[in-house]
Amino acid sequence: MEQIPFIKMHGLGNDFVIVDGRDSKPDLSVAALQAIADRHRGVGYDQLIVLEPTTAQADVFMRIYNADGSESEACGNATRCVVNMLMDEMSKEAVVVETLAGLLAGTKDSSGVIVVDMGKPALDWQQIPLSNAQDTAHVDLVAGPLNDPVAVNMGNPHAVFFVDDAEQINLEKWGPILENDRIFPERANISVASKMPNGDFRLRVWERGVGITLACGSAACATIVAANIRGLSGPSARLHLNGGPLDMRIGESGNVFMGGAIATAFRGYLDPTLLRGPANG
Ligand SMILES: N[C@@H](CCC[C@H](N)C(=O)O)C(=O)O
Repeated sequence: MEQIPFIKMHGLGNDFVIVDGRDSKPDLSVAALQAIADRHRGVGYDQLIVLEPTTAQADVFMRIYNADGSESEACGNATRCVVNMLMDEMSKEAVVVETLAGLLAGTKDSSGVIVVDMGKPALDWQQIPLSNAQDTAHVDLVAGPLNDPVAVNMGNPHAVFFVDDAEQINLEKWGPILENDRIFPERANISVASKMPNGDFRLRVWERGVGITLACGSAACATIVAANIRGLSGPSARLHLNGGPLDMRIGESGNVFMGGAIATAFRGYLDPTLLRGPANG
């Protein structure tokens, strides 16, 4: 059976199994994706990334799968990991990654931090998408202590709830309910954010197709956009996720830039038995 090499990377603990499919695309069923995602019987990941050839003005196409086997259009932290990987591999100072959400450019700033341009947010209700016409700056949605979110599409759908204290929200309970609310026909990533006394934000995220993660880059992008819309922040802020800080900036063009730590954890081969799907017992 085929041996598929992978590299395990993470951005602030938001972790990725990255498979290089540029020469030969691996055939990964939903069952295989779920088996590899299993943190006890598989490798464990928030997203599995397949690098594929690109036909656009880019260096690579990045396909993104969530731990439940669903496909996503965008992943900010994985983009930073892939940018770093390809900058080393191609000896380039900047890399363009094509995703279902479009072309994303990344580079290293003067202090060595990988920064990616995550593009412009989409804010029309059809673009989120929502199931009916709504003001996306104040979505008519309530679940327990959470209400009145801002909906933002950063290539993928997000709802950001501003609360007094994000630590106090039972995200394990409300995250899956909101992710699957009928107002989100494609489900949504759910964030709770609170402004800190120094102007930074605390951000906790329930990721669509995954659950609570240590960090979510596109949610951080959605949050700076949402905070700016609500007048809670200027165009820049530091967001503190479970796994650490992300520095966010909305540029003059309206594009959202994100910088923060990434790391390579280990390399290995996918056990061929995982490719058959979840084991019994
Ligand atoms: N971890 C990611 C987001 C991954 C995709 C998300 N779960 C979705 O389904 O849209 C990030 O860093 O942006």
